[in-house]
Amino acid sequence: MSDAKFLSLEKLTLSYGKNVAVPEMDLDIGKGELVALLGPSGCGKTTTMRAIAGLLTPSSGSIRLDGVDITRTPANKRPVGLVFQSYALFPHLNVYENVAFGLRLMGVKGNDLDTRVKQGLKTVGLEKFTTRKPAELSGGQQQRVSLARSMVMEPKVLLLDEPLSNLDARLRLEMRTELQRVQKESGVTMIFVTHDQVEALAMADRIIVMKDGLIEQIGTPEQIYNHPVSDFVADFVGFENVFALHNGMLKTGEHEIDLHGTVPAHTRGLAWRPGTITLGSGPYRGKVRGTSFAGGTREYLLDTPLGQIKAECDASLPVHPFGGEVAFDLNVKKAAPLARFGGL
Ligand SMILES: Nc1ncnc2c1ncn2[C@@H]1O[C@H](COP(=O)(O)OP(=O)(O)OP(=O)(O)O)[C@@H](O)[C@H]1O
Repeated sequence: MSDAKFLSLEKLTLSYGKNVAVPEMDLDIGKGELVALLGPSGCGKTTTMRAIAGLLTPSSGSIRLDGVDITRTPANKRPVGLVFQSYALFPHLNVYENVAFGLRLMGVKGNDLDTRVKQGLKTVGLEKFTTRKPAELSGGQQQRVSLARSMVMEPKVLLLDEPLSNLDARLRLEMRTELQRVQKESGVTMIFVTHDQVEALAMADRIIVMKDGLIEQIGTPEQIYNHPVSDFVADFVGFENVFALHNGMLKTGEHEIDLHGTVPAHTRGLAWRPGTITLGSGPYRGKVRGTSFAGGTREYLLDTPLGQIKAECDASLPVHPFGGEVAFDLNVKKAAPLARFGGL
């Protein structure tokens, strides 16, 4: 077993009755990686996590962890931790007892128990809160208790289901950094589920983008952000202007225009972020149908022969007035070439 295949899913098929939610998934996760499972609602993220945790029996395929086949190992015998979205803390137990709970079940006691619980609480920065009940903690602190409770069990893999979704915006930012710190310091392999691309890009070493039960793309945040392989991923990571390319024509629905410039062979589509569209010069014409000031930049919505286009330029540049015509360019060199489009 190499470290790159620390957790390995092979041809894993996951079904609910006759409905296949995840068909034949192949996936390798390295030791010590922080991985995000990213995708829209219903794409199979939770189903995949449940299978790794042992809460769902695969219809076929296998799961190996640290060289051991755990496909049929019961959930409570797997060295896999699970942190729920809802934290699932015991309300009547204080912080210390919540963290000690699983260890006590395993028969850990005395000094050993005390040392491990205190170490767990220290890891998440909650040493001073041992006697508080969950209701006396903020959402972020409850999340930390939940994390400590899983970490003290020393799992080989820790799964986190939408770990930040119940937190307000400020706490979410704080917990992003905190989760990363705990993961890097402990070296525990972690997989977290999210439908928030910003969260995945900010935290993960590697992102797995899922769509309809299939892996659409795997890559580092930089690869996913800069080099999406398909229109689906490009849309998901905020390209906003995503067009099919067919016989040298850019297309959206009924609309099409000539593309100026050459693209790599087998390009099925092109995607531009709003900031990479040139406004004020270029071979194309559009009509300004919306403009909004966004601090350092100004955003434009244009009606064009290619449908609606979103552009963004420096706010210090002269404003293109609402209703007026404006020239624009779609610079091929600034576009992301898409190898797949519309599922093809
Ligand atoms: N208990 C179930 N019984 C039947 N079908 C289910 C069940 N749970 C999930 N599904 C179906 O399996 C597919 C994948 O669902 P899953 O919950 O894994 O998606 P998800 O990506 O985690 O979505 P979300 O972000 O909304 O949690 C969906 O089509 C869903 O309807």
